[in-house]
Amino acid sequence: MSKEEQIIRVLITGAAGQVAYSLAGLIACGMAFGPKQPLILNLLDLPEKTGAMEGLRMELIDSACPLLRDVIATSDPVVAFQDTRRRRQMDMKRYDLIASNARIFKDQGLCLDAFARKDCKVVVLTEPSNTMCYVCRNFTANARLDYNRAVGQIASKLKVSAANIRNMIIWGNHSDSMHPDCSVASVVINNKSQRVSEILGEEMIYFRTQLSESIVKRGNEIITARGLSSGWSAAKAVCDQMRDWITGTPQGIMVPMTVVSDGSYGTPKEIFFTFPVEIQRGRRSIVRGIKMDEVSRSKIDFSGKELMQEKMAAVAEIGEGNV
Ligand SMILES: NC(=O)c1ccc[n+]([C@@H]2O[C@H](COP(=O)([O-])OP(=O)(O)OC[C@H]3O[C@@H](n4cnc5c(N)ncnc54)[C@H](O)[C@@H]3O)[C@@H](O)[C@H]2O)c1
Repeated sequence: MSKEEQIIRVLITGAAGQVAYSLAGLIACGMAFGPKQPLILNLLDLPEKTGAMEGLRMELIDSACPLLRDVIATSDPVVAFQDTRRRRQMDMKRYDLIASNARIFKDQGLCLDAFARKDCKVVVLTEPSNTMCYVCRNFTANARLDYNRAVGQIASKLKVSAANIRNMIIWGNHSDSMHPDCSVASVVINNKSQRVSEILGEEMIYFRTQLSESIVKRGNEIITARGLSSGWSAAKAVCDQMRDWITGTPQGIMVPMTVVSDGSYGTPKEIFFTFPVEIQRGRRSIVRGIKMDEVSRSKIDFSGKELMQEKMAAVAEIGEGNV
């Protein structure tokens, strides 16, 4: 029998919410940290949500997931963040949210600083996710859901498996200014990689625009259809993102990640911006040299400006020294 991996602790905040309801089960089944990684789940939500959290805790235990060694449900951040030393955590209108959420994220950042390992990895789903990352630094926002949505739509258009789609790019802020771009995307058919643009020919210009607009609107469309936000696909995206962050990306494969801008592609420095990255041993490197046309250029510039404004709003709320 092979030696068992050391047990890790995974903290989910907003644990009584609908994203957490899907996310907890996916993580317990090994979708984020792999099929051999045993774990303890720490669940955190507000005191008035203790009942709903307890229900989730019971369901998780009733699922008899072999990897799941314990579930702790609490409304006390000190208990929840305590001993997350072995790794990770997840978690209205935009500018209204910045003020209230910046304070919550500052407090949670302080807990992570006090209790978590320095290489603790955090995926933020709560909007405005890029700017909340800025408040806490060692975080990433969720760009993977938009990438997954685009990959799903390209695969559906070309009638291939989503696993065969490569190099879909998401640029910018997680807001209406986001720029999903399939102009360099490719598809592997019979072991041969081909640009989506080659397959679609003249239709590509229309498809690129329509896909981009559709991804930006998709979240609201799902809310209108379900009366709830996209809980399951958001939870799956958090798992995909965390798995790639930990295990790395295969040679030549890029995925979207929200990282601190170093000024690449003419973006403002020191904001959390979504770029195409490659990941090796937990280190995310922005992929260089992607050619962009005027459409991409102006959308990336616009998104960068918006993120600078959000950053200023967050800093005004909690003060530069607290970021
Ligand atoms: N980035 C994306 O693409 C994307 C997609 C779906 C959802 N979201 C966002 O993810 C978040 C979760 O979505 P949901 O549908 O599960 O929402 P939800 O309203 O069902 O759940 C949110 C939970 O967070 C809890 N909460 C609030 N303040 C808290 C605090 N200070 N500490 C701990 N818990 C707290 C609430 O009590 C609630 O149980 C929302 O902000 C939503 O907008 C983002």
